[in-house]
Amino acid sequence: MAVRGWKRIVLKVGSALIAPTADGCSTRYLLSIARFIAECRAAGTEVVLVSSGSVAAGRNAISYKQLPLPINIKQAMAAVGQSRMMASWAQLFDFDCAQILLTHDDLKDRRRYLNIDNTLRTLLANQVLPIVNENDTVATAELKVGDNDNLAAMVAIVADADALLICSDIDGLYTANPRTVPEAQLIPLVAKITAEIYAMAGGSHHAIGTGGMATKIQAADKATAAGIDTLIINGQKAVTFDELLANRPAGTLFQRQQERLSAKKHWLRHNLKPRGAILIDAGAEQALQLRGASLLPSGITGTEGNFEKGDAVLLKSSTANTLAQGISQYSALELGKIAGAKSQQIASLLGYCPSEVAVHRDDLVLLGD
Ligand SMILES: Nc1ncnc2c1ncn2[C@@H]1O[C@H](COP(=O)(O)OP(=O)(O)O)[C@@H](O)[C@H]1O
Ligand SMILES: N[C@@H](CCC(=O)OP(=O)(O)O)C(=O)O
Repeated sequence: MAVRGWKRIVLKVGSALIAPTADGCSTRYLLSIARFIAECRAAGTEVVLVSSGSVAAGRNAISYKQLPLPINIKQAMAAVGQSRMMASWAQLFDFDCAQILLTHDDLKDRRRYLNIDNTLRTLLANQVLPIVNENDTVATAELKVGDNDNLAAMVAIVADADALLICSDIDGLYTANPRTVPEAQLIPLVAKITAEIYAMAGGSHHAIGTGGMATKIQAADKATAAGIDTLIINGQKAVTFDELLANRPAGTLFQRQQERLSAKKHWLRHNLKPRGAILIDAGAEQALQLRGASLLPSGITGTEGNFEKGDAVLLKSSTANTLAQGISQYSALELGKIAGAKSQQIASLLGYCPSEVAVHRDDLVLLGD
């Protein structure tokens, strides 16, 4: 049985856990996190790991001691530390890990967004653990998401996760920063993120960490609005993971604001402007409506408009009824070449095959829904 009924989670691990002394990696806190990841996977819960720590892990290789670190120094440290951080994780698992480095632009650009989505799906289907970080060595300030809390929330939305777990070095959200306000109280449940909640957040006390509580609340805000429960938990304590596995409360839970599926359907239906249409035959119409299937090239009879890969399109029946709206894996030009063909023929017809389906069922909403 999946852990807490979660089919897929995104687990974010902060620098303080990877490199507690901000001076190279340590597995001190990673062991219990790795065990939790392995137990989730064994129980049927897919995991995407968002791991910070490249700057802190590579810090001792670059001789620069002043703080704050300038961006070029951080980039050099990250270049050293990223592979150290990956190696730290990989040694703890007996399954494969995959490195995914993203910038803000990758998540904004519709084609790259689709590629990230497809790659995650393929890795998870092959039991590989995706380990995501910001591509610090190439991202300038303007290109950055800036912190891995917000990055993890965006990844949770792309990956269609049921929950976002943010592991830090503190038990959860307190009424104020407990390092400066000793009487601050832990808040176990946040039903709605208000200005009052934001006002509780203070900064980080680490030399290398980014954002403190403020970015974690922003991340929870993004994820819960998309229907994803968000937890801030203490990744330094093994007991946190025992509680999670035993279905007991841990840390601070930020409750999702709506059902995740309806959030995605709402986004597909209302936030995307269709740039064209794909015309489908009666067999494909049935497969979509009765089996919730993806649209294959074999069911396509034609296209309307000049859309690109990653654009929103309408799916129309042979009688010109609009049945659905979704995101196309191919441009109108490409679909013209593979319409009516079997998925196995895509590579020979186009010379490449980024996807066996034209519109994936996860990226599709029936207009009758
Ligand atoms: N209201 C608050 N509740 C809990 N922690 C807070 C709060 N305000 C500020 N903090 C600080 O945020 C820190 C966690 O953020 P950060 O150092 O960025 O960690 P990470 O590397 O895990 O992202 C805590 O250790 C604490 O010092
Ligand atoms: N991408 C950076 C981490 C940025 C970040 O948000 O750090 P943290 O606040 O420790 O999660 C790195 O790998 O060093």
